[in-house]
Amino acid sequence: MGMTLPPYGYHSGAASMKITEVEPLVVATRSGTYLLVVVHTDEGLHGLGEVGMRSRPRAVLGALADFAELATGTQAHRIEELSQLFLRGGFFPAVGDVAAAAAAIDLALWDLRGKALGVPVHELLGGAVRDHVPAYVHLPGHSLPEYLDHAHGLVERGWRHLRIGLQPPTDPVLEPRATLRANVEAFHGLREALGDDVELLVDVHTRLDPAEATVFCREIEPARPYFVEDPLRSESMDAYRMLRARTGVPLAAGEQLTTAWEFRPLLEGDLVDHARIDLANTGLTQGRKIAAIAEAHHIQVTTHNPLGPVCTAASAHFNLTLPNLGVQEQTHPHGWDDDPLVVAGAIVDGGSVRPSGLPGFGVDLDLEAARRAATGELGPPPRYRRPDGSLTNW
Ligand SMILES: O=C(O)[C@@H](O)[C@H](O)[C@H](O)CO
Ligand SMILES: [Mg+2]
Repeated sequence: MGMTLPPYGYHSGAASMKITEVEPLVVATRSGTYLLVVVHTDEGLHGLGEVGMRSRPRAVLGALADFAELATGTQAHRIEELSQLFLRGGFFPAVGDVAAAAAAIDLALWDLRGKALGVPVHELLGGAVRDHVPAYVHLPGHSLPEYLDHAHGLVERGWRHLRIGLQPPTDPVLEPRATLRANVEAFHGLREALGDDVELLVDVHTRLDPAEATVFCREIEPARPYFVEDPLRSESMDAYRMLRARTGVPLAAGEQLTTAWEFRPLLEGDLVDHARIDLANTGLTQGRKIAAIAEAHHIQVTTHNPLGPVCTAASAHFNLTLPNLGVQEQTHPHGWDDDPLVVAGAIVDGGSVRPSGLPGFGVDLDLEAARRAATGELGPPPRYRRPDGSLTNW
């Protein structure tokens, strides 16, 4: 028809760019040790991803090597197709640690896509619906005085969402009655000391049995928790139906799940109020789908992120765009400003997180220094036992 298309500025190189290498990097930063993934391309651009499940690092590294074989030589922009290939290309479904390895590569591909096109990732997701992402911080410690030591300063600096973890007062022995009493008391103590202008959250960390979890939820309900996280183990999500019937506290779960198929019963059953999507376990391709199912159920997405600079930045982009955002977990209230390994990253400040404004996730590492700081080691998890010596959930 003789019509000339306007110059859209589409960088054709972005379409042909091929993946050349998937490099895992266990990096010790000032705030902790993280399992990162660098996806390299034939155009010299690299994308960054992160793995959230680190309990079995060698299983994850093995899965990364398997996926690297599938990814190497393919076009980096075919993100959806690669996601399908990773999760459904092996006959046996990819779940858990294996899916978390796929998630890290998926994140790196979104980062690469943004970098190749010169836009921040949230622009690829439909654009921001908010100016910044509200965040919660985790209070370290085991008792009310320790929590308050940290809480007052954080509230002064603008943090409005504070979380504690359910801790046994007799660490490493977890006696359920004593643990219940101490934590119910600490939760009420926090509410009394901090007043009604802050939101209080608690992570039970699957440490209780259903009957104990019920008592815990009912007894802290008058102190109006923002949510009670992981009150039950995740292997049988149906158990949440029972807990729901017995308590009115908002419930949160999902950090142990990876794909939309795993999240489906939790969301379709309206079993929680907050879906704890961890992008470093789901990837962004699955994460968006999970968030959309949650939206259809009026369930909020409260992203899990006790992780490093990559998951923090990825979460900030995702959360900027979600209509149904709760609040972003931000375990490190200072970000990585003072960390020489992190040359650019999300801005963490006074109860909120913002992406840096650079293309992709807007996060970058001094890769040479990160390789020199690579440890290959992730610390062992803490483990609790009941007084009779039997293992409890950590
Ligand atoms: O919600 C959280 O941040 C915690 O459940 C962590 O994922 C867990 O302690 C492993 O680091
Ligand atoms: Mg948790």
